[in-house]
Amino acid sequence: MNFEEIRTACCDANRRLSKMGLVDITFGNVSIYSPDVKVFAIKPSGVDYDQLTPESMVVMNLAGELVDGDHRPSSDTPTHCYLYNQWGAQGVHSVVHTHSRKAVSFAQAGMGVPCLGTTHSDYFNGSVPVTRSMTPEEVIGQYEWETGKVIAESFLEMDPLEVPAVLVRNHGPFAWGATPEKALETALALEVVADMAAQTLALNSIVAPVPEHLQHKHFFRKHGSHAYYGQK
Ligand SMILES: O=C(CO)[C@@H](O)[C@H](O)COP(=O)(O)O
Repeated sequence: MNFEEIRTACCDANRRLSKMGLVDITFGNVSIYSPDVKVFAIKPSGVDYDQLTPESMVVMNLAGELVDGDHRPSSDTPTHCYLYNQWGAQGVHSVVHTHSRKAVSFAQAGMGVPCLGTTHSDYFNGSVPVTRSMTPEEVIGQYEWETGKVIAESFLEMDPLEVPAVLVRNHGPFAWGATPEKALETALALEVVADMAAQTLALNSIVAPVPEHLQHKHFFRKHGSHAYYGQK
């Protein structure tokens, strides 16, 4: 994608994010990475969704430097940048960050979202993890860059293509995918299954997670082994 195409797609995705009911005020941002030119476009910081235009999107490189744009990039830009450096070559070409309320509630409670049913395993091959707490040095330092680091740490033993989302403790969810459409759908699915999990646990606080074999079978029946990122 050239700059105009990636800006237009990024503007459309951020507008869709708002229409999906996943954001309040400007608490959310979508970015799109173009591996052929190794840049990503991201929402400008603090700009209302209905004010967004393709020209207002900000284009950055993988070093986190401004390539093109007149606005200040989202404050979460270093986190998106870190994830593209880590997983861009694996097919993660769009990242969505929100403060969607049920997912944030789990992040604030220091809990991952457990897999309690097949709606969850349709999107996530296992529970959605919550990151560790960040140290004072990490928070005071390059907080958003360090946020990317703690996210990546949560996936050292787990395939980010099979669980395409995370809860940053005390902050909120990040979701990702091969396309902005997939990343947006996953961000919505996370909020839905977080809501279901919260209500399930309120009904039965000792409910057991879905048996591993059923969970994996259900995920791969729907997605196959990483076909997920190639499918429309
Ligand atoms: O959590 C935060 C700020 O604490 C961010 O996620 C904001 O909610 C979105 O910031 P911008 O994208 O408007 O810079």
